[in-house]
Amino acid sequence: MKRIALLGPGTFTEESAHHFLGTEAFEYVNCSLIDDVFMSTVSGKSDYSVIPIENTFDGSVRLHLDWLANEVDVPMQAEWVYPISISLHGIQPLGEALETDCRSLSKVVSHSVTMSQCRQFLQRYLPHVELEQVGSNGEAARLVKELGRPDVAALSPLSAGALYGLNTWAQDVQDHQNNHTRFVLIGHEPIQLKGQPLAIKTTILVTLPDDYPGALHQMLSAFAWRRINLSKIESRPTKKKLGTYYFFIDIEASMDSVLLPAALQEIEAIGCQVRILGCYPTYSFEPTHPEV
Ligand SMILES: O=C(O)C(=O)C[C@]1(C(=O)O)C=C[C@@H](O)C=C1
Repeated sequence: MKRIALLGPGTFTEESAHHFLGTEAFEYVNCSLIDDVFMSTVSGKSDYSVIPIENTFDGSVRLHLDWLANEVDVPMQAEWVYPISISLHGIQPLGEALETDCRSLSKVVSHSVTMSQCRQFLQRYLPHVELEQVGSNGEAARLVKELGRPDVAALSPLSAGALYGLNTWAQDVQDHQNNHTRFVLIGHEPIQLKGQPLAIKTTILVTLPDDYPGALHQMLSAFAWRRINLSKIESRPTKKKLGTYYFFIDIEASMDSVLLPAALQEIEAIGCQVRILGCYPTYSFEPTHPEV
């Protein structure tokens, strides 16, 4: 049975992996820190790792992009997009009303990304509380259960509340309803997910030559004149020298096409360094998709 490392249990990552991969065909390896998720596949403890890389409102999870660029050399094998619905969980049942009960809280625990997705909610109901960041939302719910304090609550998925027997005080507390996170599955072998992929994408990492004026323009035109669509381009520091960058580029084309390898050859010819991070199917959430 293939092993899949992820942040869990009780996380959005876990919910999304169960949706797209199911619970029967794989063994899940729970980690409480994202570093351990990455290292699990690097060290061979797992066959795949699930990495959240982008959120509708927060944009890229830059730390995770940097891991993919600098720390690991494991290709992306699949990508999925999953809706993020955040709930507030406490030890006791909600008493009178959310507003009144929130006044009795002194601390809220959650993942930093989740807190930044609930800014308006926190400002409106919980401006007085201490915010404590932990490695995952599942860990937040576990901590609230372990502490057993009525004045501490967690922002976490519904699944985490159920897992740790917490009471749900409010659902869908994220600032924007159209909240989605994009996850990638990294591993050394291709993998079959449930359902039909929407498309095949390729992600590359490009370093421009520093002695070539207009290199960025020329690189982009290698895709443009072939009418190859780029769905994302993001620069990150190489961390080698101030002012030098990698470009993460998501391309709506497969390496099996004729045009994409030709475009990559063209940009290499002007001195760009190109690393292919993966060529993989992309899946989107279907609410009607049967849950397992
Ligand atoms: O802690 C979790 O529940 C996670 O799955 C991690 C994570 C992230 O790192 O972005 C995943 C999706 C949500 O956007 C918030 C947190």
